[in-house]
Amino acid sequence: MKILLNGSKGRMGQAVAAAAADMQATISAAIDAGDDAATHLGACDVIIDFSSHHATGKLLELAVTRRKPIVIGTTGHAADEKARLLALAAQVPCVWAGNFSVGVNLLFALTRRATAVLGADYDTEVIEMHHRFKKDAPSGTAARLLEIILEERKLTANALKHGRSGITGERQPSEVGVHALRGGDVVGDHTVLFAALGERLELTHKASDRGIFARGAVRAAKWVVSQKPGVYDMQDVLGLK
Ligand SMILES: NC(=O)C1=CN([C@@H]2O[C@H](COP(=O)(O)OP(=O)(O)OC[C@H]3O[C@@H](n4cnc5c(N)ncnc54)[C@H](OP(=O)(O)O)[C@@H]3O)[C@@H](O)[C@H]2O)C=CC1
Ligand SMILES: O=C(O)C1=N[C@H](C(=O)O)C[C@H](O)C1
Repeated sequence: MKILLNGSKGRMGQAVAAAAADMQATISAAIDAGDDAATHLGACDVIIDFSSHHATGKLLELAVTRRKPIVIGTTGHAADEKARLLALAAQVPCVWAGNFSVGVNLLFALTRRATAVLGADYDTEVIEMHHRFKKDAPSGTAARLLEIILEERKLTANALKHGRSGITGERQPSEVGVHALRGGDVVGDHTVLFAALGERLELTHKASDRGIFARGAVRAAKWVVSQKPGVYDMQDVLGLK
């Protein structure tokens, strides 16, 4: 399998190149900002993107025009931007995932179950921590965890409380707190906290090596090349649905 890798010089780009070498896949083109993806598309079977949210639209337009499957790991898209991009992505086989690790995809399922069982009696907060170089907040993984919690609780994005400051008043049961910590070289920690009077449940995932995301992305690329057009996530790839 031949991969066009966008964002190749970045932390994830380098991890994907290493994973591909271990997984019998070839990087046919390694590109970054300023390179023209169009000139390299003919030689690839699939595109993998870990770059910047600015890059996703152009890359997806090329994928659709040239009918190339694509794996998108880039995060940080605004909600309206993502809605527009998803319509484009649906025209080709596309795996779009804010996190490619097996453990986090299990965390998604556990969060759905815990939210359904515990409900509004348990104050729910999402806490994430990443390295000092990360450009977007909250993380794509936290955004997906929040989507799951809002879906299960039948709440809208108005329920989200990003950090707290000042005289906030007592916490309301409908609030879902979001806290993004940044520092050092933390690869990616996510906790979903459910707190009631008398007990507290915390679901935590800690990534310590970007290889888990990179191997997941290459696995997704191998899977997506034989799929029909449509937007899939890592749960589809892992057969968790
Ligand atoms: N889904 C998942 O499992 C994971 C997702 N991510 C996400 O992947 C993305 C990249 O993360 P990371 O590798 O740490 O970031 P880096 O900043 O280390 O790397 C990003 C790379 O993309 C390049 N780039 C920037 N803009 C463009 C553009 N317009 N076109 C092509 N290339 C561009 C950068 O080049 P330059 O430095 O010259 O700007 C750099 O080489 C982030 O959105 C992050 O959240 C990260 C880990 C796991
Ligand atoms: O930027 C990162 O590093 C990471 N980004 C992804 C995210 O935003 O959720 C996944 C992982 O946590 C690492």
